[in-house]
Amino acid sequence: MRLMISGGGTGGHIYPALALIDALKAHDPQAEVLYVGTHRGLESRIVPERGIDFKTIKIQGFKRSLSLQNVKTVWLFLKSVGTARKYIKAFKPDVVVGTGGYVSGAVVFAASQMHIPTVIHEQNSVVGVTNKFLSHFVDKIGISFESARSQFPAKKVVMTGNPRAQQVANIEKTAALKGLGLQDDQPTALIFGGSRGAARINQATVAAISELNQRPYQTLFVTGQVHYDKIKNGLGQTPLAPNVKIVPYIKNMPAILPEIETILGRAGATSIAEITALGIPSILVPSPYVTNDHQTKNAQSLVDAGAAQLVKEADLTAATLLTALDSLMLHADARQTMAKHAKQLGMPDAADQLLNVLEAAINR
Ligand SMILES: CC(=O)N[C@H]1[C@@H](OP(=O)(O)OP(=O)(O)OC[C@H]2O[C@@H](n3ccc(=O)[nH]c3=O)[C@H](O)[C@@H]2O)O[C@H](CO)[C@@H](O)[C@@H]1O
Repeated sequence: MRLMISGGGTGGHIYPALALIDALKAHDPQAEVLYVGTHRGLESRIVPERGIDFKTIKIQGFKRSLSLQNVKTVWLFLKSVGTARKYIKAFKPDVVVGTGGYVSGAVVFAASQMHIPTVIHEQNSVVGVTNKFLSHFVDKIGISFESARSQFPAKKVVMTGNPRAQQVANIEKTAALKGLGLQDDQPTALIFGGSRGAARINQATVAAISELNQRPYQTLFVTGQVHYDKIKNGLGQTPLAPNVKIVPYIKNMPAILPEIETILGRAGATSIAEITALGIPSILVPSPYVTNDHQTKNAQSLVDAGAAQLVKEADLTAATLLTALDSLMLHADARQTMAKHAKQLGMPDAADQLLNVLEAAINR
C-alpha cells in the first residue's frame, strides 16, 4: 500500500497517525508512507526522528472573529491545497488519511478533488473543525467515541477506536523507569499535561513537590518542553528526593506507560485511548480551553464507567492534587477496581480496525 498521511499541531493528532503507520508496516513491510505536516507543528520534530518521509505545507488556523488574518488564512489554504496536489501527483498514494489539525484539511481535501480514496480519523467525542469540513468529501471516517457518530454523515462512519491504543497495548515492560533514574519496582504516578504540558497542572505539582518527596511512591513529572526551564528555575533551592523525577518530555511514552500505576493529566483523546487500552487508573483534569469543552466530555465517559476521577482545573491545587493521588497511590484495591473498569473501555485492536477501513476505501 502507498499511504499518504497528514495530522498536525499536537501529539493528539500525530501519535495516532504514527501508530497507524506502525500497524501498516507490520502487515505490509513493503508499504510506502509519506507524512505531510507543517514545519512549525510538533510533527516536524517527531516524524522525521522515526525515519518516516516527511514533507511540509504552510498553513494557519481560522480566527473565530472576522479579521484580515482570515483573508490570509483562505489564501494560505488554497495555496496549500496546490502544494498538496503536487505531493500527491509525485507520490501516487493508494489512499490519503487525515488524523486532524489544519494541515490535514488541505491534504485530504486535495486528494478528494483528485478522486483518490480518502479516510479521516476522529479521536475526540466532539468532532474537530477540520474533520467536520472534510467529512463532506471523504470516503470513510473512523471514530473513537460513539458520541462522534451523529456529528458525521452516518453512512461513512466506522467505530475503530484510536490506533495509538493498539501500539501501547502491545509493549512489554522494559524497565524504562530505570532509564529515567527511577526505581523499576516502586509504584509510580505519572503527571503530565498532554503533549504540550499544562501550566495549571505544573503549578499545582510544583507546589506539591515537598510533599511528594515524602510519599512512599514515586512521581514522574513531565512538564512539557516549553515549560521545563521555568519550572526548574522556579523550584530554586527546593530539593528533589530520589522518588521524584522531573523531565521536559517523554519521547517513548509506550515504553513508560506499562510501568505506571496512576496518571494525573489532561483528558486529551489520545491520552484516554492509552489509559483505557492499558487499564491505567487516572485523575483527569480536562483543559477548559478547548473547543466545546470536549475534554470534559472525553473525561466524563470514563468517570461514568468508574474508570477515572475528574478534578476541574479551577479546583486543582497542591492539596487536591495530593488527595487525589493518595486516594489511588496509597490504595491498591481502589486502583485495581478502576483499572478493571478502564480496561473494559479499551480498544486494543484499533489500528487493525482502521487499516480495514483504509482497505474498504481503496476498494470502494
Ligand atoms: C490543548 C489541546 O488542543 N488538546 C487537544 C490535543 O491534545 P494533546 O496533543 O495533548 O493530545 P492527547 O492528550 O490526546 O495525546 C497526547 C499524546 O502525546 C503523548 N505524549 C505526551 C507527553 C509526553 O511527554 N510524551 C508523549 O509522547 C501521549 O502519550 C499521547 O499520545 O489533541 C487531542 C486529540 O485530538 C484533543 O483531545 C485535545 O483536547
